[in-house]
Amino acid sequence: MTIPTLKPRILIPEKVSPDGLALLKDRFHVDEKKGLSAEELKTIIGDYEALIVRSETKVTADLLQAAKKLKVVARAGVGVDNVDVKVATSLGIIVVNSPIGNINAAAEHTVALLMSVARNIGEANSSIKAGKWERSRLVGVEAKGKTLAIVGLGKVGLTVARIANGFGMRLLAYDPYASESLAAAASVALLPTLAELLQEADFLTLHTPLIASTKGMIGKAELATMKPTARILNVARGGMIDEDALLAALDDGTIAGAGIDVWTSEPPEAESSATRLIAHPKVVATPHLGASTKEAQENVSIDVCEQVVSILSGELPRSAVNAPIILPEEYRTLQPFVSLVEKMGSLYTQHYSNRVNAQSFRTTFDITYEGALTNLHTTKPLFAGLVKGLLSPITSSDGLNINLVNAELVAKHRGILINEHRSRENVEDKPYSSFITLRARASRSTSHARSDKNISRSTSPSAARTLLSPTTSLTGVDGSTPIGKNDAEDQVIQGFVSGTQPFISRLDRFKGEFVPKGTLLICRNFDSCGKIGFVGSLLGKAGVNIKFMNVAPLHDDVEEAEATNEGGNKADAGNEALMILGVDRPVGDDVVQGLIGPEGVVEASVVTL
Ligand SMILES: NC(=O)C1=CN([C@@H]2O[C@H](COP(=O)(O)OP(=O)(O)OC[C@H]3O[C@@H](n4cnc5c(N)ncnc54)[C@H](O)[C@@H]3O)[C@@H](O)[C@H]2O)C=CC1
Ligand SMILES: O=C(O)C(=O)COP(=O)(O)O
Repeated sequence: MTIPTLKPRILIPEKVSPDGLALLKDRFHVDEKKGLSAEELKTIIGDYEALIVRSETKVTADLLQAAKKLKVVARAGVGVDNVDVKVATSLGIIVVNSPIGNINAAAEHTVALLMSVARNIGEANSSIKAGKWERSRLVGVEAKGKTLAIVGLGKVGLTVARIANGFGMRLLAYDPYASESLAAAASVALLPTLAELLQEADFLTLHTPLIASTKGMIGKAELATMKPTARILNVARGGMIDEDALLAALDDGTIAGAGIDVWTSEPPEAESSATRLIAHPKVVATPHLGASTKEAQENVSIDVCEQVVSILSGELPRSAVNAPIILPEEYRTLQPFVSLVEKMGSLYTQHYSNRVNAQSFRTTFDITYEGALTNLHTTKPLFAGLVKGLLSPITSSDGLNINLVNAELVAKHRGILINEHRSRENVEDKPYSSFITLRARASRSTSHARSDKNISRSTSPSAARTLLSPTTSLTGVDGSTPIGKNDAEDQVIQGFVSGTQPFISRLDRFKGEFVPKGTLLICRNFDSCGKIGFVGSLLGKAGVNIKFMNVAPLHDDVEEAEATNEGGNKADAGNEALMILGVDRPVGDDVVQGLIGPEGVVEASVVTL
């Protein structure tokens, strides 16, 4: 009997170089299973945390939805057109690739095809092997002095350009997003339109990804504008050239030749235009070999396996296709704050919805980072932590995996609006370097225009993640929207980190200082004798032990605001306090209900953080 492994499992359904796999085998259970059908793959994918593929495996929405534990799809290569990145993103699955490892291989293969097509190497090879000696039929052309027209001047395109420059070719390119200076440094002239490029080409080479704008970009109409002596190369993706149209152009003699590595369907379907192209005497064909060198395969394998190790160890990968780029040092600094905002979000949802007479879950939040946090390059991990915290108490445990990859999308789908603010007000008068304030707005205008003293304008560089997208916002000196008559309705949670320990420093209108951990009973009560004893004895009767207790009086800002409010009833408000009790087990609804009453507390909630 085999003993089941508890190590995370990695599935590799294609040939991936062993150099990278060696990095995985000690820590993970690695299954190399080649030749699986789509159905077989779908049946087993639920067991795996990571999937490593090349271009053959179709990572479809259907497969991803069946992959209950999958954290990462690693593409050992560049093109991710075989991966449904959109669905992976919505499921919180990170997609990584190896953007550099096989560039040189692809470029050299392009040049190999260029020379083969120029000198009829394919035909000559078949001819001589067939015992023929056909020198005059197989006269070629030289690359030197010819125009190489490059569509897509990215990594492969530029590498091809640099090699072709050594051949003495004239270099032109069409790429609306290319860098002028990089092009100039590689002696490439950028043309404004594809049409102009096509007319100039002696050799046309494609190096774009397969996306909507490049699918079928070279069809009958485009081929008709090219020189009849032109030759076409495709080491990018099948589907960018219309195979029927190319076949017809070669047959009609309106195009002189082609070197093709990639096909609309791989392997090409029998009796298709692709198979006719492969058999065509003017075509040099290869079976998607652009990246197939020993060196490239080592590179991409090590690159993606290292990233799989990072992701399965809870760290960020270096080349995520669908995750924001965050510097590792920054991520380490942010980690305790991510934990803090996650706790704040979870506390928010549980506290405000668990209370008797709870108001409905509010969906417009202001989160303000201040002090040292204002210097961050990104607040995306904090945003993701907040969304996760807000939703995890109301999402089933096997439900949505909310992380950096999908937090914005999830928030959008749930209709949650989060305005992020950075308050430049310094916190020197406070004992901690960075506060975070979460404020759920009572329904009122989103404009905070007012003329209170102590108001400063905060920078809101990441406000784009809100659907309201304010460019600036007004904040109080503590980084929160200032408290006033209408704001008494806002629900506020504030916290800070000391060392690596998150603390909550304000909840509702009360200032306290407690560690957001374990099960907490939160009671609002009139600050009079006997309340603590009453709560303690009721909990004791229910067999609940109190591990710690914190009494939180009214927050200074609230006292001040309520004192200055016309008609504010300071006597009532000032008389209230919050009691936070750390307890050793969940407290039942009946016990909570029993706490509420004239002898007991005004309001109570139980949260587990
Ligand atoms: N045959 C093989 O084995 C290999 C194929 N490839 C393929 O080569 C292609 C290029 O790879 P890289 O150079 O690494 O990508 P890249 O992302 O560095 O470059 C792509 C370039 O295409 C440009 N582009 C995008 N849309 C365009 C449009 N509509 N018109 C003109 N230019 C457009 C972009 O601005 C970019 O400069 C990819 O499709 C990749 O999958 C890459 C490696 C091996
Ligand atoms: O990296 C790419 O985009 C490639 O096309 C290479 O594909 P492969 O890994 O050889 O199946």
